[in-house]
Amino acid sequence: MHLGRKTLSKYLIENVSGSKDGADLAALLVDVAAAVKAISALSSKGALGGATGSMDTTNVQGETQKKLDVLSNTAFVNTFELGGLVAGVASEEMDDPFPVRAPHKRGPFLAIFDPLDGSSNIDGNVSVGSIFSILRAPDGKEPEMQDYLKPGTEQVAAGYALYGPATLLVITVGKGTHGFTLDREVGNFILTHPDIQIPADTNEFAINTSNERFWEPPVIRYISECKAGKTGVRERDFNMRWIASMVAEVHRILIRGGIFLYPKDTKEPLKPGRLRLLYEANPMSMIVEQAGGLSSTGRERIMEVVPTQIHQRIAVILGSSHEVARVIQYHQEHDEGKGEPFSSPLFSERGLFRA
Ligand SMILES: O=P(O)(O)OC[C@H]1O[C@](O)(COP(=O)(O)O)[C@@H](O)[C@@H]1O
Ligand SMILES: [Mg+2]
Ligand SMILES: [Mg+2]
Repeated sequence: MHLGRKTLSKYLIENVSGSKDGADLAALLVDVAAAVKAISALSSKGALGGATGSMDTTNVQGETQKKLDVLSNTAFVNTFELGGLVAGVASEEMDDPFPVRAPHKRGPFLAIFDPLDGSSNIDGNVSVGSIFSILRAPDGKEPEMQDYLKPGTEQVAAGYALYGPATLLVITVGKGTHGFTLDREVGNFILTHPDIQIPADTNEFAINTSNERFWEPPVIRYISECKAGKTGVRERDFNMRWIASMVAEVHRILIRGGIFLYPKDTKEPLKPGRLRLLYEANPMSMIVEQAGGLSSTGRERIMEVVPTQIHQRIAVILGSSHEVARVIQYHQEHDEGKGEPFSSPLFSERGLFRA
């Protein structure tokens, strides 16, 4: 063990515990870390832990639940119930929020979380994560639905855990974004990535291009320009990544820059995007903005969107500020009828269907 390393607890004592409800918030983040350690231990055992594979159940969004989705959800709920620091919880894996009645008092916060993100990757032994958002609970009464439906600007803390080759916990309490690595033998989270800054420029984009035919013109324009590389208006080559675990995607962007897009599409017209506002988009937006990046739907800042439903979906474009700003500009130009007209290769001069 290296003495002098800054643990999560020390960081929280120095940076959180002095503010309003700060000691409670610090204790709650220690509870989050405890749940993360439990999920990390479980997921790292793989098939030996009996936690791989699917359940017979679906969640409220119609997705088949993985065993680890359910076990991770239980780890968070049990930890929050025992800790007594939250008055209620909401999760991707639970139809509705429910109040937490601690034995002695009602906690001052609400916790909203995606217990296991990227769970389609578990059986392939690819990185997965957990995402959490902390709001203030209403004073002196049991929380109601409207207490959870707050814009991201009201989050008092947010973060994610990444279960990769190493387990990391990345948090923000509104004072920058900081990353802690789990020292497995000792059981402590150690500050290894203080004050993360996302580079403003990048040559790397992340998007699921199998959805290309469902995208809006501004996104088609942006991605086609990236793909054109040196031969197009960008005059430089881009690289692409897609892990299908938002946590792993965002973490890579925090470390070396990049832009992540899960934009609005017409694949399922009733769903304005794939990702969920309250427990994926909002906490990741706070993390990214606190690290100097931008996070937008393309038309508005995600953290200013007022939620109407607990499992609401939203378009997400986040990461390196210059690239996100460019995509926002393309949306503006398109909406004002000024965008570059997109021409499909199928209909171009030498295309298959030339008029
Ligand atoms: O298969 P797709 O559409 O590329 O989906 C990938 C996206 O879905 C998600 O896995 C959704 O998360 P869950 O596993 O929590 O449902 C994101 O992490 C990721 O960005
Ligand atoms: Mg998710
Ligand atoms: Mg999930």
